[in-house]
Amino acid sequence: MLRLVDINFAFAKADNQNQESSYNLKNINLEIKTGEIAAIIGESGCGKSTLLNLTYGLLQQQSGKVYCYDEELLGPDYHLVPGHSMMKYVPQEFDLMPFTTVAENIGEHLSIQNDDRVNRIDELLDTVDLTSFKNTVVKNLSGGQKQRVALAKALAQEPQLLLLDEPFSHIDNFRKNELRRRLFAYLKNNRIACMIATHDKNDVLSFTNRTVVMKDGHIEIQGDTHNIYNYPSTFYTASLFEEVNVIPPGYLNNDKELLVYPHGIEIVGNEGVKVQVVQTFFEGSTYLVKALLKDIYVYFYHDSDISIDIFVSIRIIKL
Ligand SMILES: Nc1ncnc2c1ncn2[C@@H]1O[C@H](COP(=O)(O)OP(=O)(O)OP(=O)(O)O)[C@@H](O)[C@H]1O
Repeated sequence: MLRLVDINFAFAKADNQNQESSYNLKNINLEIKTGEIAAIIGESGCGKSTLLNLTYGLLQQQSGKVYCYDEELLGPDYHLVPGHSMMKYVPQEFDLMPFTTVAENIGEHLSIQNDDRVNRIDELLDTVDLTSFKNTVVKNLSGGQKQRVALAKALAQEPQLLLLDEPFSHIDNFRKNELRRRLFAYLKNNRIACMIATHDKNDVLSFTNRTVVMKDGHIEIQGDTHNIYNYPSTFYTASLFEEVNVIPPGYLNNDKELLVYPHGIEIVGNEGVKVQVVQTFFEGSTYLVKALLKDIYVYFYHDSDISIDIFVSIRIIKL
């Protein structure tokens, strides 16, 4: 439904700077299919928000085109009011009416003739788990609650594509898991496509079909989320998901350099390679163990604590 073709974009620079070498978005080619949920991931400052802003029509690219169902979407240079009606955007700084209630904010764009107006507001309140705050004035809500109102308000406008920038950043872990299950189920049931910029690997792994990895303004790699996670092509990509070990050839009976997540290494009997435990970190259901392997540190999980300085044998079970 959405295609970005050969997009280059730079924020305005001083005249003596070479615009091309300092593009904030470089040669972006991206396609989102109807109902597809795509994660945009990458280190801070790599261009995720810029990409969402440009897609929504808030920034004008220097070259390249944006299409929605083969219709070219012209940028803000061509529109008095920026933005495109088929998309809704929930940016990091969300925009609400502070002196009206949660229900009024959500209902702002619903048609007055709509007989289902009340039911629709109730459904959206339930999706973002704010039913009990229906009549609360928005200025009296916490940051996380405001973020949920902003999500419901965007959904109320029935977009075909939802753009989300760190949508759960203000929401506590307790609420986050249930909220994202409800939100992504709502998007799936209503065939709403979504581009979500996030730093949270759980958003990416549990809910997206497609992952776009950005680095320094360009797309480093994109594809099926499971493939990107299971077979990361670079250290950079792997490290966006979790701690990653770079194992040089020969260190763990491997013939070439390998990228291995901590859960890809296990403690075995004497047939493994000996390492010395340096530190352990309690992570709830497991311990993350840091150990010295020759001249490098390796990280792996173990289900119980291990004393410092002890030698254990490890092997790679999974990349
Ligand atoms: N209005 C602006 N004017 C000039 N440069 C900007 C502007 N907004 C962002 N930038 C620069 O563009 C680059 C990309 O910023 P962007 O906000 O898109 O990164 P991001 O990947 O979303 O980061 P984060 O994960 O920290 O939110 C950064 O180098 C940033 O400093």
